[in-house]
Amino acid sequence: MTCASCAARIEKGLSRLEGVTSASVNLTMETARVEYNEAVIAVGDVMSKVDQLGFHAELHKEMSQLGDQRESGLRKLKLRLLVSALLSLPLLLAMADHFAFASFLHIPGWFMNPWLQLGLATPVQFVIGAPFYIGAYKALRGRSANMDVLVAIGTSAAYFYSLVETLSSLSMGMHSVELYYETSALLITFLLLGKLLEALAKGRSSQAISALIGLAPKQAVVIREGIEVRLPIDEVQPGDFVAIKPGEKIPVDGTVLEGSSSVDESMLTGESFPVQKQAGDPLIGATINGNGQLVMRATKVGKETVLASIIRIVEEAQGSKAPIQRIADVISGIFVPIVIGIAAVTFLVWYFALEPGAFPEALRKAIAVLVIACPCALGLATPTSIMAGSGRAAELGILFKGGEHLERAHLIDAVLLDKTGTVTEGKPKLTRYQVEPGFEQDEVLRLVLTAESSSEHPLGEAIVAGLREQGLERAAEVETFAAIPGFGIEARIEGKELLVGTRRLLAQHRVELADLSSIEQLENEGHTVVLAAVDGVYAGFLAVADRIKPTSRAAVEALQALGLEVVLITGDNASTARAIAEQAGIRTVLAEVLPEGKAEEVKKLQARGLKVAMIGDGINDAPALATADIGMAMGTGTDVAIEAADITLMRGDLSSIPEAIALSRKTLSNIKQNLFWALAYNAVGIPIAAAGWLAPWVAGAAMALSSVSVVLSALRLQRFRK
Ligand SMILES: Nc1ncnc2c1ncn2[C@@H]1O[C@H](COP(=O)(O)OP(=O)(O)OP(=O)(O)O)[C@@H](O)[C@H]1O
Ligand SMILES: [Cu+]
Ligand SMILES: [Mg+2]
Repeated sequence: MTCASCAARIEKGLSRLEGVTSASVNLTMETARVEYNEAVIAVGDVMSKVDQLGFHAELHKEMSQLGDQRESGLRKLKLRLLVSALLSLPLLLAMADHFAFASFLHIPGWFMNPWLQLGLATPVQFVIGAPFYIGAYKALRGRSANMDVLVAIGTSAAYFYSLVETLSSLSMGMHSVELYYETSALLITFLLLGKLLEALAKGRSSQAISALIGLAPKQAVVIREGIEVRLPIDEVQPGDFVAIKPGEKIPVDGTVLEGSSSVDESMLTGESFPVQKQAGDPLIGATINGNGQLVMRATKVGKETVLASIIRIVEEAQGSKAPIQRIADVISGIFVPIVIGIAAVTFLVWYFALEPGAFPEALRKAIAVLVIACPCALGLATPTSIMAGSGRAAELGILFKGGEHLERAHLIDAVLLDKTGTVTEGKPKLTRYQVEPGFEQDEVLRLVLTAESSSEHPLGEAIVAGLREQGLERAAEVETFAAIPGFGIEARIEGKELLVGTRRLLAQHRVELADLSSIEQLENEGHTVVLAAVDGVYAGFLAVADRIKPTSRAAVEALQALGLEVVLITGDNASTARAIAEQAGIRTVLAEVLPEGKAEEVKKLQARGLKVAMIGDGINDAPALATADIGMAMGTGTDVAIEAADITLMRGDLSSIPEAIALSRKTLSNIKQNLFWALAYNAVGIPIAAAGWLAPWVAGAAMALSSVSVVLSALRLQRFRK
């Protein structure tokens, strides 16, 4: 593919196939993504459609193989450029001889020999330039026109005109003919130079993904029957015990069994401080062990690992389209025919009106128009920015699932933050408990411990862990158990009816509450207090507290400085929520929101005309994440949340949110600048060329430079700083 119009043509052709639901072609990555119904159409049919359109498709390979392919492509391109330049140089010198300022060059007369010039120009035109003809032929056969068509028409016109002149020199004598071989040869040389520079720059834009691929560990030391064996990474199975020496790369995902160490996870999460790990903590493959020795149990290997899924997400994001690209697609789709029209008019006006009869002069001006008008920079503007922007984001631990989200994130007006695990650490601890007089303390606590053992809620887990530390054991049998999302739990144990949860839960069961002052006091300090009732009588409370993440406050302030409304949303009670909000610097609080209510709150804000970002980590956040204009999940959160979100924050804290938004703003303005300059360049270039102020080869060089400058401008995004 050479231009955006090639990509558009393939896309159109594929999406018209029966059984294909969507097709999207990426010019920069040279990939297509097709969704189709296997019952109706096979991959083979999709690929042969591509061939039929005049291109060629292969099934997507690993990115590392694509790298090799790119390398050999570059080598061929360099060779073509070199040969083309060597053959064109004498033609350039011959042309220079026409100019007085170059008279010091003393060009020998035989340079002017038409037959020599023909011999130099012909291989450039038809061997080096063959791909332009092939591309043009395929485009025309597919009933469309692209950059190749423009180049083929322009260079052929100059070449064949000169050829006719050369033949006429047989009868008219050598020095009476005027030749323009250098026009086509130099043009082709400059186009190749542009292509080479563009390819080099494009290679740099995929740097982020190659870096990620390069992280993949190759070997692991697996403990089999007590002996350590070094195995290739593919042979590690989930459940294997793996030994990790100090300074080594952690081979796969897993959990620490023995030992403790600090682990550098910066390559995946963007978090620069090493993370302390001990028994029970998760380890991510491809991160680097610090000074300690660790033994881990492998849980995920191969394509299941965090690294593999990051690579997949980044690849998809880089290959996906941003909605703004539609502008470029539409424009470049109609550009080529219009340009041919303008070139024809230029020729006619010069030939018949301005300089009647001066055929070669009119021809040159028309060729310059054809070349300068080529919309190739326009087609490159969006995809290269998206690639550079999402690649840079990945390095910062921000995974955008698609170019669309990268474009849209800057529109956000309001940010809804889930409390537990998002603003707070998500590691609640039991801080206090109190059992009413008249109840046997250990008896009540034992019942609570027993009931909460069946709960998966982090509060339940915190209560269980806290009470175990007090030396309590669970009772034998749980007769019935029910979790009531957003309220608490209900259980029958040893014939006793037990309720643990919010005030609302107890109120629903008409439990009368005693003095609440100490509870309110704790809530105002940010503790979550759950109440317990035994057989319908209030029996006491347990308080649990979770610290806010050290980075939360600064991140909230950064968001507010960006002009965003920050809202805390939680199922917890209002006093606790307000206390946490205050610690984090959040002014608006939505508390006691039932799990299914979070998505409702998102909709309410949207109804006010706000673009809402939801940030969460839990399963119960998933509907809200999906409803929000942008959903962001903590990389440390549940898979369900990550699945539902548009952006994953690998670092697991809020500081990535302002970065994501800032990066989105930067990327979008980068795209707009690129589109503007690409269009401005054509808009300015066409009249200059039509006026006859541009030699065709200068137009070619200018066009090549415009593509290169667009790519280089997109690469600026790689230097985005936090
Ligand atoms: N297993 C449980 N044991 C005791 N209380 C519970 C339990 N599950 C829920 N609750 C009560 O219900 C309330 C709401 O729970 P929910 O899961 O909706 O929100 P949350 O986890 O407190 O906060 P967030 O929405 O920020 O995650 C809790 O604050 C707690 O009082
Ligand atoms: Cu072009
Ligand atoms: Mg929760």
